[in-house]
Amino acid sequence: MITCKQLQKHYGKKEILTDVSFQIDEPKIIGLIGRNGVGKSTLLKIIAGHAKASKGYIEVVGQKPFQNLTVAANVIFIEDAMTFPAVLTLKEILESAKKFYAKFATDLAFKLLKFSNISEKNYHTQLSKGQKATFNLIYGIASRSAITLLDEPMNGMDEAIRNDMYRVILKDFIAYPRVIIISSHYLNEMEQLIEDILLLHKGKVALFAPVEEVQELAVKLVGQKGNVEPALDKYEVLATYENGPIFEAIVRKNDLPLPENVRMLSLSASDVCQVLTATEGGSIDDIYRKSEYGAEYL
Ligand SMILES: Nc1ncnc2c1ncn2[C@@H]1O[C@H](COP(=O)(O)OP(=O)(O)OP(=O)(O)O)[C@@H](O)[C@H]1O
Repeated sequence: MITCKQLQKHYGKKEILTDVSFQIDEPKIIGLIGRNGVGKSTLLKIIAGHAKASKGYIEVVGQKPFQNLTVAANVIFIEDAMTFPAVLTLKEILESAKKFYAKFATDLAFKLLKFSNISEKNYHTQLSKGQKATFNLIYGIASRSAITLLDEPMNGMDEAIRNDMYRVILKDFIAYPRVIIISSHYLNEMEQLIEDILLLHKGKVALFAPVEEVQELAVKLVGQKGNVEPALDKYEVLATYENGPIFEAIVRKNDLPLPENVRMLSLSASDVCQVLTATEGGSIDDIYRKSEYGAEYL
């Protein structure tokens, strides 16, 4: 359904995606994760055919996606900047959606809109940020497109509606399996929803694996500095933190016996992704440790 091989994208001299390769060939919900500015939206736009890759190979539903009609008929791309004709009410937008998306679930869309307390008499431009995001997501899910790309769909929604919308995505996916890629900074909230994590880092795919595998990649060792530090040469250390006498190290998991007086804590997939994509300058702790303010904060 989607194949990318050594995909590259640059804007002028600025290289964004340098070597992106992955393949998706069965229906699943995938979380597209990565730090701000890493190129998540750019990648989604290329898959949707809205932007052209600079180099490399990409195939979506068997076609090169850029401005391709077959791809357009099979893919929906939901983003903040999405617009609808200003003269149409939400009711009219939903009633006309079947013209563009043959499988559009119009009844379901009206029910979800009502449930979300958004009047169908509104115009899209009149909606608040969270209402706009909710409407766009309802539209995207109701389209039942074979490939549904959701770019930070929960931005602006309050926690309650986010939880409802995660359920909508899951229930609709179970009833109508398709490829759903969700870019998001709320990985903690999505861990129950998504099957795989596609982690972008420094222009490449750092990881493409099931959530459970990502969770298992690293652990946190906690204890007195004198107990934890000597044990670290047996591990690949990903990050360390010091809070007074307590020393914490995030390390790649291995099967060696746990050092004495050191506790091992499991991590969420979100923690693992954060540490794998940490900036080279170290952690915030390092800034305070090294700066003139260090003494006050240690
Ligand atoms: N049309 C454009 N022209 C020039 N640079 C662009 C353009 N679109 C995006 N960029 C740059 O490409 C980089 C990746 O942007 P993109 O929006 O894809 O990142 P992202 O991972 O979705 O970020 P975020 O998580 O902050 O939304 C950024 O540095 C951005 O400034």
